[in-house]
Amino acid sequence: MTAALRGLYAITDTPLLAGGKLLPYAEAALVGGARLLQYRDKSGDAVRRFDEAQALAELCLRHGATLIINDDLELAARLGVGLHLGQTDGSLAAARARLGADVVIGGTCHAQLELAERAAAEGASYIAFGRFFNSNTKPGAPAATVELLDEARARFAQPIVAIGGVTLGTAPGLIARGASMVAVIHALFAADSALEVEDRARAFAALFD
Ligand SMILES: Cc1ncc(COP(=O)(O)OP(=O)(O)O)c(N)n1
Ligand SMILES: Cc1nc(C(=O)O)sc1CCOP(=O)(O)O
Ligand SMILES: [Mg+2]
Repeated sequence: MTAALRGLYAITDTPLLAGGKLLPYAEAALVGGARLLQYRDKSGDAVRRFDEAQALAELCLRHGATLIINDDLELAARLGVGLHLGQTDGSLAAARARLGADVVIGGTCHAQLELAERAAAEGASYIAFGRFFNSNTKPGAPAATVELLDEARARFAQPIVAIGGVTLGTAPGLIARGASMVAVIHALFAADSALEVEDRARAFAALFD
């Protein structure tokens, strides 16, 4: 079944979710209504990465959501799940050839429509633009303006992901301008409890009703 690419896109962050929070907080985001969950881990610990990604895949299956692996085609291929690639993370076309037609593959396009043209031509399932606001997680990411979304929506059939400093306050403006998904780390997962994550996820998800 093709995944519905609309709604809250939760992205994990290993330092933020250290100390045993990864699985309970990820599950809370799914219970709250996240449709996509990205495993974003910048460590080189292959064993831990496999174990964590496998556990997240089981959670996503249980909650009817789609798991996306950041950066790592081999791990996505081993688990048979989705993949997100940035501009220096390898070829989207090669990933599509390896993972097959039905797997969700996303590409970072920063604030450049030309990058989105290429991502779409290479078979991206969604195109991601950002960062739209100040980001706690990635303050140095290239900046994008919300006006970009108007043009992107007019030009591309692919669902648009908006990322970077997305909060419950900033998300409505992005959705109104055509973002099909909002990708969120800090405003979702920098929370004192799993229950708080669930409440926040529910509030983000309700923005798409
Ligand atoms: C949905 C989504 N959009 C953009 C990114 C950023 O990818 P990238 O530019 O490769 O940066 P890292 O996340 O790898 O640091 C993303 N991960 N997800
Ligand atoms: C991983 C990432 N990529 C970005 C981009 O602009 O491509 S911004 C970003 C961080 C998103 O985290 P937060 O919701 O905490 O700002
Ligand atoms: Mg990357």
